[in-house]
Amino acid sequence: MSPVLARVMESTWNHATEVASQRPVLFFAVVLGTAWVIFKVLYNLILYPRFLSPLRSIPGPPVGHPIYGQIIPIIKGEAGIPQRAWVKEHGPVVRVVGPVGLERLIFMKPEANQKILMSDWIDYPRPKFMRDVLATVTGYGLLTVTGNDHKQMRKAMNPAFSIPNLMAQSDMYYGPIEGLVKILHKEIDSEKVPENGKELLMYEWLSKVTLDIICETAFGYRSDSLHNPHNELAEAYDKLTSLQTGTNLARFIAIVSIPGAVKFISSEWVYKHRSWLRKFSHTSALADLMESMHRIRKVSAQMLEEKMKDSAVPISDSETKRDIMSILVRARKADLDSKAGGYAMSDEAMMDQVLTFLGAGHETTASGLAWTLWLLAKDPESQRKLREEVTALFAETSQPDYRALKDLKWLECVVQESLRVMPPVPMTFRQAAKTDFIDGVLVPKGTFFYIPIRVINTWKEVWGDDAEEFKPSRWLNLPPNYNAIFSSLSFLAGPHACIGKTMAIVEMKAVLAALIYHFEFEPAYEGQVPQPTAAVTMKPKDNMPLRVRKVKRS
Ligand code: HEM
Repeated sequence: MSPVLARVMESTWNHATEVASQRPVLFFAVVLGTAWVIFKVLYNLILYPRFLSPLRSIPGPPVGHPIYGQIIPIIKGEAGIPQRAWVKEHGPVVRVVGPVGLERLIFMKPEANQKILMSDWIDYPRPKFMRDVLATVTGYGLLTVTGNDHKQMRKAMNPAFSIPNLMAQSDMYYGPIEGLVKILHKEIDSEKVPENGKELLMYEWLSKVTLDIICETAFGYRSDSLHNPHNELAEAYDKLTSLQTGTNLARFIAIVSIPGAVKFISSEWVYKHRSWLRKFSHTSALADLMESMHRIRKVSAQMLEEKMKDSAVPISDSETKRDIMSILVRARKADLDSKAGGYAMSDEAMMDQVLTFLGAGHETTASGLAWTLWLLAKDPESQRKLREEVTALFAETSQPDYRALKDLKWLECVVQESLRVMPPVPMTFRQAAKTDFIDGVLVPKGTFFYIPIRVINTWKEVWGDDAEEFKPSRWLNLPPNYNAIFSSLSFLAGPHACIGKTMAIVEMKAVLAALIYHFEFEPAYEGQVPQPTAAVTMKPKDNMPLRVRKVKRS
């Protein structure tokens, strides 16, 4: 032992014996407290997950590292792929130990997910850490509220997403879509483009077009990020999506799990002093997040202010604005005016809806489109068939409406199949608020669940041996085990299912139809492989380079 260490130990020992003799109660309290903390840490990290948990006999990967559990393969790997491997190896109920000994369960069978997501949904809410992470980006809107608050909010918002409203909106997509088509034509014309086309980062363009569409349809706001490279909203979202990595997400979950952290990091004081966060590599992403959110909130507040001015327009007036926020603002006014005292959202809640629509409805749709183009680029025959179908439609109209798009059979197969194999939200979480049996397993209150959307969507038990392949034709002849609600969960199911599902599908179809009509897509280079991020949404890490060329028509 080094003499320095020996001296430190001796002095500590002398100090401890002195305190023990002079203040024995304090001494024993400190010893007991320290022993308790050590015991709790050992209990949570080692004893409980390895020897005591009632779930320890459920098959799954090894418990793994005492602190990290199985989180490393999850954050370093492709979204949903480690979970898929565990399900293949261990069966339809899997136990995975995550960081700090926390267990998560995976249930694959429809009956189990029916209980978690639908019949008993109130008892299986989104866990607090997930709501806190989402709340920093979307505020306390539909994505983050739970229980009765959610029921009321959802009831107030459902009419704005009704089919008649969406049908009335589809012409609003075409400003941005035609803008994108023109830009891509120009990009391809702008230089001596080789015979096989030009390499373009398609995700970047799709992110802009979907931002412009959501701004127009949700808020009646012309963001025009397609033509304005320094558009404030587009730049802020660009930054935000580039922060989405598995590692950043894991760090962020660790930060928001500290009590009071969400309030602290949302405060103006921290925003003003954010330069401090840049001094440490582990917190500099937090400073970027704060800056992006500050800009997004600023533009969102402007959009909401405009809407509030419009609220005097009567609801019955068919000439009034058709965007979702206008409908919500008018419905709120009607509730406030009514003597019956209906549910009316607060100003703050209205602001959080703006953030929710932007956060939930932009990047998800952009990723869905980017993966669809990638899958079509790898499957020229499906792409050719789609072009044939949309060309017939474009001979009649250059702006197909809701019904015309719905009637295109192959387009429907392509979109459903792409969302199945590459779901933009590859996974979500739930937590048990009660102890109950699920699929024969007694699940203790507090247990976390992975809802492994991508794994369920590609489960061989349902979809057959080619489940992981992109084959749009399977939607023309669905497998016998197919369950219309639980076999493809890209928009989830139950009361928390995506409110924007129909809107997203129509929008994807409108953008795809126009792009496939005008352009051909191929992988950008030999050996190109998809690079999905392992974060909240499955954005392509490389922004999806594709080779694009004009369709030649005689
Ligand atoms: C392809 C595009 C989209 C996909 C794949 C998608 C997927 C999802 C998923 C999986 C959820 C459930 C999350 C959970 O409970 O953990 C969800 C919820 C939600 N989505 Fe989407 N979404 C898309 C587009 C949109 C659009 C366009 C909007 C709105 C304009 C939107 C608004 C919402 C909202 C508000 C929720 C929360 C619903 C609730 O809890 O009641 N989404 N989405």
